[in-house]
Amino acid sequence: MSRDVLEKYAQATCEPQVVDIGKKLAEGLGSIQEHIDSRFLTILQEDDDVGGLEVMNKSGAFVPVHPCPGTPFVNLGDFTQAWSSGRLYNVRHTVKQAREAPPELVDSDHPRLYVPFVYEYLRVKAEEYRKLREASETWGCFRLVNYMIPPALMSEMKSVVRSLLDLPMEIKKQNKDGITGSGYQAPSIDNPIFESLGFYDLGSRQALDSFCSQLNASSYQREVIEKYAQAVCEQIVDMGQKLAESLGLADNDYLKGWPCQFRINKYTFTSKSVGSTGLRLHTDSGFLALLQDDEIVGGLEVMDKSGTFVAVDPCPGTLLVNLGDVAQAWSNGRLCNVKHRVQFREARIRVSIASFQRGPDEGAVVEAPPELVDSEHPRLYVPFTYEDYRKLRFSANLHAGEALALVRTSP
Ligand SMILES: O=C(O)CCC(=O)C(=O)O
Ligand SMILES: [Fe+2]
Repeated sequence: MSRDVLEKYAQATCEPQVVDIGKKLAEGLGSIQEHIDSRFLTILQEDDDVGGLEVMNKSGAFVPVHPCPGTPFVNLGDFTQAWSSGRLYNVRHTVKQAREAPPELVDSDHPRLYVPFVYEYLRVKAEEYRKLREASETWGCFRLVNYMIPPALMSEMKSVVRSLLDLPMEIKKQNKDGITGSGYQAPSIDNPIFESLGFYDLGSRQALDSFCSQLNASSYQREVIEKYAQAVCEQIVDMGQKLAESLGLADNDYLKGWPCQFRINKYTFTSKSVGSTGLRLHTDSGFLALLQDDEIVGGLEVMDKSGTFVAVDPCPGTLLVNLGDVAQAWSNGRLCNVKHRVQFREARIRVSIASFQRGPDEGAVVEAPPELVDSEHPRLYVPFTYEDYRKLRFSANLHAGEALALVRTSP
């Protein structure tokens, strides 16, 4: 309908727009202020469930427009009023947060019919985004308390991982992987208490099968690893969408399909090594890492912006998210990478499970989306492929985020 009218009379173009009130609140914009659209007309497909739209009638009172699924809503704007020489009328409207019915309207004959779910929903969502943004800008890491991986699966996976890391050395050595830094890393002269197993990529059925076969995993172990891999991949996609939304990106498919590397770490802390470093200070090179740390043995430390180390103590039932170098470059410097290390605190074995979302695959570049670049936020990093960046970090021996300076745009 809009196209017909526009083509016939106004020869104008359409400008589709999606308004996410939750996001607007997260950006501190509150509800949508009263206004009249400046354009010819707006066709609005309202939220099917969440109301809030109100239009002003001629006597100046706002009247709610309740959701009515399957019926687009048309608002006429300033242009229409001018073009029709005042015959058609522009409508003042607003989007308000739904509120509870005032107490005067609730009594025994008229019990409360609706709970203020809209307001609560928006408030919770806005608060979630605000916290996410604050943590990712200030620390580059945060703990997830509500997530998609069932607690029972997390503990089953921890036991499976412990038994794989306890396998005889000859079997662990069979874990070979195509990419550098993956596959079995045996204890070395430099770091005799650290070893890890792993593979790339976590979302590939074939890669998972070959990891399990290399380690002679039982069918039970295989099943647990498969379920865990699937849940982690879903969680990572969800996390990426939330991070993108917290940055105000309406199209949050940017990070979809970025593959994950999987690694399980074992630190055999002894009384002699207490106080020394188990995993050197580094940033993760990719976008983010989802870490199931040891529920009992601490040691992980993150560095704050002043250069002070802060211990990240175990917090069973939560997952840790660490943002890496790719997150910093992709977000044009809005998200920050976190420097971290593992220190020996006590003579015990520490086991962690890390899933690293790297960057785009197959030669695609890491590049800030256009929405994050403007005259106040000029592009900070030249586009690069994840693989080139990883090699650069390695060849320059820069492991704690310093290599980002080598991909900065010139001032
Ligand atoms: O073991 C941990 O808690 C941290 C592991 C880590 O930072 C890594 O593997 O990159
Ligand atoms: Fe790390």
